[in-house]
Amino acid sequence: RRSWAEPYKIKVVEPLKITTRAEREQAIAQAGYNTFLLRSEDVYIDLLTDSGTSAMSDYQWAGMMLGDEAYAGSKNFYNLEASIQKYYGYRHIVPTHQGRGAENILSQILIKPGDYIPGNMYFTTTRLHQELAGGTFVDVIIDEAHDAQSLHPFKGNVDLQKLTDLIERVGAERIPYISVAGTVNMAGGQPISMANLRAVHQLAQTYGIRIILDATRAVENAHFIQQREEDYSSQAIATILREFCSYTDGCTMSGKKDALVNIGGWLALNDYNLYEEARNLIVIYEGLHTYGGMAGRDMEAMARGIEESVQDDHIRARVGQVEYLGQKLLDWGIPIVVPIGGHAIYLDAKRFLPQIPQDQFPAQRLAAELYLEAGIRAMERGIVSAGRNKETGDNYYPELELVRLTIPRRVYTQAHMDLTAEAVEEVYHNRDRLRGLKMIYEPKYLRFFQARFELQ
Ligand SMILES: CC1=C(O)/C(=C\N=C(/Cc2ccc(O)c(F)c2)C(=O)O)C(COP(=O)(O)O)=CN1
Repeated sequence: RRSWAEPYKIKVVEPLKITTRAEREQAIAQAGYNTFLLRSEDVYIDLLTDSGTSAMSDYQWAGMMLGDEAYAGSKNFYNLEASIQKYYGYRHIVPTHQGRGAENILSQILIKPGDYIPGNMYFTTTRLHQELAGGTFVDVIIDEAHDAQSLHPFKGNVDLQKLTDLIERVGAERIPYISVAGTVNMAGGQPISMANLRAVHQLAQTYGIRIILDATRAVENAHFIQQREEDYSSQAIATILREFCSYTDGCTMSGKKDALVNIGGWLALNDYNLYEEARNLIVIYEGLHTYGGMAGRDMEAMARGIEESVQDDHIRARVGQVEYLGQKLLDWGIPIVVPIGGHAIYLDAKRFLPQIPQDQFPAQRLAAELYLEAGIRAMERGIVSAGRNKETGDNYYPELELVRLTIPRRVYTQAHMDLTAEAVEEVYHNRDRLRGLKMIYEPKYLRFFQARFELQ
């Protein structure tokens, strides 16, 4: 059996600095044990996020030189609009600077105070924009998604009974849309199956309720449908993506992930009247409706990034690299979320550090330790990220207490993955001596971005 290698070669590199343990101890202390507050120059392998950190191709960089920086009617906008219509299938496109721009506009035009928004597990910024518009997010994901060790192949699936119960309880008129993510970030980059999304679509149609997709990693989701749903094993990724989106009425999109750009996003809507409302809010929050907070060059890079993202060999290499790292850790008995997700490996901090109670932030501590060990930056995805109940002010205590090792697209080599696995194994070998943290500064919103901690 012949080995398999990346479908690209490297033309430009950015030299990395190797730090000493002493330098890292000072850096993490100054960062309040929060990896978001580290300086990039003090990080060796940056696995904080795949958002905006992927490498662009020569085709995309060439597109940067074709930026039409006209204030209105930029040529690049029409190229971007055509690319989204072709590959995602939606009719009307509103450009935004990134995903949160789309979430802000969507929430304002669709949500009224007292509404309920059912979704397959929360996402931090998505839920906050729903709450700021007066809505309440209700988790309707299948139970298996909250179990790090469940091998369910589509943990992103919606539990149709939970969804029906909510609709019957509050009434369809209090549900402005069903918020479906594919893949599900907080569950471990887990996909929703085509069969389940089709069933959600049928259920929603009987009640006349819209579905809005979070399409941020929908190409990765299409890869899992191709690999795990037998009806799709011989279909191209681009074909699967089009069908997937066809079951929804619109989408929010962070182009900083699948679409291979450093900045960019959009809100897509099939309903013209909703599009008109969204287009009117863009001129308040994002700029004009033909640039949405992006330069012309950014829109061109994203139009070309979309085209590249749906190529079968690209997405197979991308997810293949994540699987390579995850399988190494599984072989060494390191507790991670299974099945291995599309964009990251999620360390199970509950099983990794059982001696640290959840309210002493085990995942936060583990992310800091991995940085101390090898200059590798990961992200806390546990109780700190879960935040507080907006009614009671109490902390949420999520089942999943995770550290996310997020793999940027086309950036790191297999050697970086090998070194990362060895560093995780070293931390695991010495895990018993680790103790908890206490939070000494807590921001009001999305606290995990800027909170500060110190050792217990
Ligand atoms: C599925 C989804 C996302 O993954 C997402 C962003 N993701 C980030 C950045 C980030 C966001 C929120 C955090 O709690 C976080 F710690 C990191 C990430 O690393 O995963 C957005 C929002 O898109 P924007 O980032 O373009 O505005 C919408 N939907």
